[in-house]
Amino acid sequence: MIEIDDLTMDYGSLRALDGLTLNIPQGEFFAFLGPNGAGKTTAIKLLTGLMRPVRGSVKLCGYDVQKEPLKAKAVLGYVPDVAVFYEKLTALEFMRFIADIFEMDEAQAEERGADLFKKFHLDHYAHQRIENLSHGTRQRLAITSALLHEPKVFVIDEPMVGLDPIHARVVKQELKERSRAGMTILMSTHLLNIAEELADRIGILHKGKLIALGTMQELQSMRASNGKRLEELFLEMVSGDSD
Ligand SMILES: Nc1ncnc2c1ncn2[C@@H]1O[C@H](COP(=O)(O)OP(=O)(O)OP(=O)(O)O)[C@@H](O)[C@H]1O
Repeated sequence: MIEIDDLTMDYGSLRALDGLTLNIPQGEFFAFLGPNGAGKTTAIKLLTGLMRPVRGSVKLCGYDVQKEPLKAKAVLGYVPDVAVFYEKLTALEFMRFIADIFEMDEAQAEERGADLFKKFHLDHYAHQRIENLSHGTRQRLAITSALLHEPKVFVIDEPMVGLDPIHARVVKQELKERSRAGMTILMSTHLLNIAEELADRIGILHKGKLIALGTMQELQSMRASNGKRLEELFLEMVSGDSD
């Protein structure tokens, strides 16, 4: 469902992503785990077609994001780390705008939108301008608007940022359910516990390289080349001791 081949990105002389190759099958909940600056957002921007790699390719449901961008984007739901809205629109107007972009049937869009607003506790904010919404409410609106067209592939950058525990649970439950129903999910997180709780498989990114890949159980039992357990190594990376 997500096929990433030799994906590489440079910012000037910095190699931010180095030869990432990865296949994420349909219905898998996959997490990129890595400390700040590891290359997670760079990988996500490349695989959603927002940036062009210096090398490599990405296919979503068989569509190359560079060669067939419209087809690839039609199957994709994407929630960036900082969502961008038309601030003067109300939450409901924004949902209708998204439905138009995806050329959705109006009645179906209204029905799905109403269902999502209920699930994500957004009813109360439907007629409020987005510029007046709190960070957590905006994050929930970003997620609902990305789910509206029922994408086959869902990519979300740091999903829990800004959410209180109640809404974090709502988001986790919804994503888990959709993944079980066949949606392929790729999320990025720097939080080990979020990856552990949600992901079927985890890829650890460090300094632009995929240094480990497997289920949480597999990662915990693996040892890095220096003999350290990966969990221990990851915690060191996050605390900045790994250089
Ligand atoms: N537009 C840019 N120009 C130059 N360097 C960049 C740019 N975007 C990211 N970088 C650098 O590329 C590297 C990878 O950044 P990236 O944002 O992909 O990491 P990340 O894993 O998402 O980090 P975080 O958890 O902090 O969001 C970092 O060293 C970052 O400083």
